[in-house]
Amino acid sequence: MSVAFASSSRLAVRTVELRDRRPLLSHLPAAAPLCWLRGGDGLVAWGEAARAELPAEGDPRGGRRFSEAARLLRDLFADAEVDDAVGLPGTGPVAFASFTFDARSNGSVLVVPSVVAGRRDGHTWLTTIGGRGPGSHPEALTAPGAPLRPVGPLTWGPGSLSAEEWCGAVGAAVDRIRGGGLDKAVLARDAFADAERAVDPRTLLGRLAAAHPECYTFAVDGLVGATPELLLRREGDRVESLVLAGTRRRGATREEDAALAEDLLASDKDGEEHRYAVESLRAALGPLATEVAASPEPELLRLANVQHLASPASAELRPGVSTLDAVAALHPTAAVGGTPTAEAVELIRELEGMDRGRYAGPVGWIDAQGRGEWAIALRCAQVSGSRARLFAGCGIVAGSDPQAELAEADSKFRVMAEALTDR
Ligand SMILES: C=C(O[C@@H]1C=C(C(=O)O)C=C[C@H]1O)C(=O)O
Repeated sequence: MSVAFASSSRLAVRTVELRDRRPLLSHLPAAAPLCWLRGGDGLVAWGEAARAELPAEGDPRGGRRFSEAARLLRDLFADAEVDDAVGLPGTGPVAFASFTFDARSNGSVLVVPSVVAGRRDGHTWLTTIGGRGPGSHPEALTAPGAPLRPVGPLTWGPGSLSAEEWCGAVGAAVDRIRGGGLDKAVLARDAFADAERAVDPRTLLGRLAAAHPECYTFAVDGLVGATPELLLRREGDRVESLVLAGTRRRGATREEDAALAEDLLASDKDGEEHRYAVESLRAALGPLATEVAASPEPELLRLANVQHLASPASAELRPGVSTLDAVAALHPTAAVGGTPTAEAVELIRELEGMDRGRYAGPVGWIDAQGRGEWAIALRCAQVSGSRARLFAGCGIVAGSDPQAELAEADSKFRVMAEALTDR
């Protein structure tokens, strides 16, 4: 694989502090927005100073798409002329990327935007990234964006597998697990929504950020979502992660909600599913880090539509380990692949009946110091023109029941289904 940026001229990068207090999303233009937001902080960006598409890999275990991305960015950022008056994570040059779940899929993409607006700890900034000479300027930010468009009426269509076929796939996975071939596999399904005209991704981003402030609301190259699952946050050599696995829906009343939470915390099946995910994180980060710390028992994470078992983890990376090396080592975690990884990925290819694309792959941003945030692209949809393809998956273990997994997938679909619905 040999890939290059579509534009490889030397970058001139300038970051200035802004007094602007408007929500970051209000700056975004409608065309190809890039976004990473949590609770009002984060980055929104647009334009393309450089772009690379990383093709499918021959080796099913994969990893080259991450190392190629790291190489491209190292070269581009090393050569950039940077004037950064702010000096926070995410200032100076940054790239957004979204990688496919499966190494064998095409579509991994790396974008260095031409304008970035960011906010963190009460500081707001604007970065322009471009060739030398006059070009993009802070004025870019003050230009009024086109008004948000509602989505309009939707027609829902079936996914690659019908509900019945998908339940059959879950049953087949359970049989395979009981037969001893593997411990856990995550099976996903898709669904299609067609609007009458092109969907405005900013409309979805605004609704997602408002409804899910504790999640990472993201958009990269048409993949739009709000994911709770932090794969890796890096500052200096310290990395943090949040392992999620084990799910119940939210209850309609306080009592029902508490009963569902109690059931989740007491469930052997969910505890097992969760343990595999924590173990996969430890095993992946172990060789790259001096110490990996994870909470001994999972906590309860309550989101708008679902509640999860959650384990925060942290580690100190060894010298010389790049952020994308760590992302590559972690992906796919048992929360989206399974245990053991290779057998689970093989079973997913065999049973799921679709290409996941960038769903369940790493999505995030990185700056020139290697600081950045990467999440697993869940609770998301691939938006192209007037069509949205939604994804949702569930961890399958020996004790899984297909109907219960179908209901769980439905509650995960709801995040994007609600974002697509005008009220
Ligand atoms: C696969 C998804 O979610 C993952 C699977 C979970 C589970 O099986 O309990 C929980 C959180 C995520 O790690 C998804 O949202 O599509």
